[in-house]
Amino acid sequence: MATERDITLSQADYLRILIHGTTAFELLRTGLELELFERLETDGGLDVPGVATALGVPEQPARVLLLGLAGLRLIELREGRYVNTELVRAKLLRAAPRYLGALIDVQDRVINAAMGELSEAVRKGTNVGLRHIDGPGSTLYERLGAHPELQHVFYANMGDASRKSIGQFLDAYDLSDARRVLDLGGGDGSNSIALATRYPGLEATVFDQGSVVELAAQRLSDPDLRRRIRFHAGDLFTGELPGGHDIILVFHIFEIWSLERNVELLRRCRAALAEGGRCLVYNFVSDDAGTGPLSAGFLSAYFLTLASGEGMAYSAADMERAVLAAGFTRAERHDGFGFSHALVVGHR
Ligand SMILES: C[S@@+](CC[C@H](N)C(=O)[O-])C[C@H]1O[C@@H](n2cnc3c(N)ncnc32)[C@H](O)[C@@H]1O
Repeated sequence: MATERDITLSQADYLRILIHGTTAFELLRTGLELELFERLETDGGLDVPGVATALGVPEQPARVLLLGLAGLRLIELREGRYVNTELVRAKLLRAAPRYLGALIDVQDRVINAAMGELSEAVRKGTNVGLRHIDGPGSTLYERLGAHPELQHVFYANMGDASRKSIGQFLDAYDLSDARRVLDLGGGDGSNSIALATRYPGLEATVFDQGSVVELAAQRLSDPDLRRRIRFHAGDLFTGELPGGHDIILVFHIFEIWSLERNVELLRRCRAALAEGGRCLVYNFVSDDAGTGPLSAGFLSAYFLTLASGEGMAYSAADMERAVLAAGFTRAERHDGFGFSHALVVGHR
């Protein structure tokens, strides 16, 4: 059902946004890069000459930019001055509660060039888009190790998404009896930090590639968290998974790999857990029918074309089947999360 916050488009305009998607994205990104939205907010709205002066650009291109952004319904004209819409105030101002700058940055700097290779990736069934980022390895994660600046851009967005998803996880799933958590492919440590902060008795080990655990370790300044969060550099498939943990987190990892490789990884998790241990698989999902949501469709194309060439946003039903195929005695499915997430818990 449409709400006041929904934007209604004609089919023709919907198609225009699809076809001119690159232009739409660049209008938005340019608005951010030139700090147009920030200036409109602090100045309480501006006319064309005012925007040109504030941004230090000629009047004609300022007019072009304003026209494009108004067409996209990001700004609107009120009493002769352009002002931000509610959508911009909620998501595109730096001080906004859910500022999307990190997502727009990673799309721009890491993802978009590679996505031009989607058709070839579909034909070949592999991540041909990775040729846009040079370096060793066959996944984006390995290649980013050779590009510290891009790696930083990637984890700024990943951490942002994970801080949102871990919040709703902690509200829904009780881990008060957990003692030692292994955070597989733990990235910048956002999930372990949130868990250790919520549960003062909990210890966590962030397991990831060497360059990533270094980055994660640098984020820890609190002495108590530094004592309770450890780091382990290793490979998910060839390295030994450290034992002695009662919980293993597989957070935003299942999307990366084929279902076969996921079963292999989950078998390794099962072997590393003691009797009674739990493996928590939590990530972006598609619906069981394979019809959406939109975010799952976009993410899946990214995993195919760039990230790994073999994963996608699977359904929660796929996750359940993989957990059981890996030998866990019971798979407990939790739906109803926001942000297109689901959780499947494998009980050892
Ligand atoms: C999508 S990120 C998820 C990060 C974190 N779990 C989160 O939810 O924010 C995937 C992580 O898996 C790590 N990774 C990918 N392949 C790996 C491998 N073969 N061995 C170790 N870590 C790997 C990457 O370095 C990256 O940090």
